[in-house]
Amino acid sequence: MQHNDYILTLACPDTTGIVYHVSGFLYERGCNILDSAQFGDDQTQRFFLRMHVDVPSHETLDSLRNAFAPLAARFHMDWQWHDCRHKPRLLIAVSKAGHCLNDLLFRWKSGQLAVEIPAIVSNHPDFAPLAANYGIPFYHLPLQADNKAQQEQRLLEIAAQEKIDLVVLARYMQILSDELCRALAGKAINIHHSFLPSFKGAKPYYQAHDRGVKLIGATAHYVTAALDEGPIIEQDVARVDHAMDPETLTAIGRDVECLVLARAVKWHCEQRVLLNGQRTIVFK
Ligand SMILES: Nc1nc2c(c(=O)[nH]1)N[C@@H](CN(C=O)c1ccc(C(=O)N[C@@H](CCC(=O)O)C(=O)O)cc1)CN2
Repeated sequence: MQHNDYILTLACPDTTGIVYHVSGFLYERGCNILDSAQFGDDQTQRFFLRMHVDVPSHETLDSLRNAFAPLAARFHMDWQWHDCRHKPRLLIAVSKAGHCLNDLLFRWKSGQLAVEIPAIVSNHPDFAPLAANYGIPFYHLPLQADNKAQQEQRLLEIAAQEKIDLVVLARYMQILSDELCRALAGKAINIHHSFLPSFKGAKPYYQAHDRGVKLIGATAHYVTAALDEGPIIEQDVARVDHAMDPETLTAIGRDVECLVLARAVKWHCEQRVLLNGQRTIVFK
């Protein structure tokens, strides 16, 4: 019998029998659990589960959802079934620093990132040639003093027309409005070029240099209206020293930013990241 891969993710008040009943549901439908990870949060008394499941090919996303809904309601679950044949569709936004964009495009083109990238947007024209090299439509959406709402509306129109699943702010140096953040809630990841919560804002490497830190880093987080405050998905660091000027810190930081953003985007697209209030659970 033919099978297809799906990912089930869920969160619910913690109690006994959740895994027993979910596994029973899968067994009754001829499904096989390929991988499973779970976490119970003592503080919030919430339970989190991710299952990679082999499902008979006569099942569809709708049939699984319709069948699972009664069990989910019984346990008050927030839940999602994801068809692994669907490649998440990314819109990448960039400003003047292109290292994270370039890194994601190479990982996509070389098959390391199982996604589609139907659009790149920027408030500057700089990376139109790079987008053209990869055959990806590039949208130059310049920002003036009085057009932020229209510019953001155009970004949302592109996201809707391209059926975007995830917006990646790959060093996009404009603060998104509350409205745009609400429209993209849980569907926008930003790479911040510091080890948050240190050095929020636009120039963290200069802040780090002034402070004389010995470690710098990068943080990938979901975008919220509160600048650089969103739930953190991934972080990493690099050692620096007294002899390094801000430009050297910036250069060392670029590599850390690329790695941290690529990991966060990959884990999000593999349904490995679950929100737990202002924090995340990452089933690696
Ligand atoms: N609502 C949010 N928007 C954005 C976030 C976020 O967390 N919430 N992250 C930023 C990225 N970022 C740091 O990672 C950042 C970007 C821009 C600025 C900033 O002060 N920008 C100035 C303009 C700077 C310029 O034009 O170069 C501004 O917008 O007035 C700080 C931090 C992406 N957006």
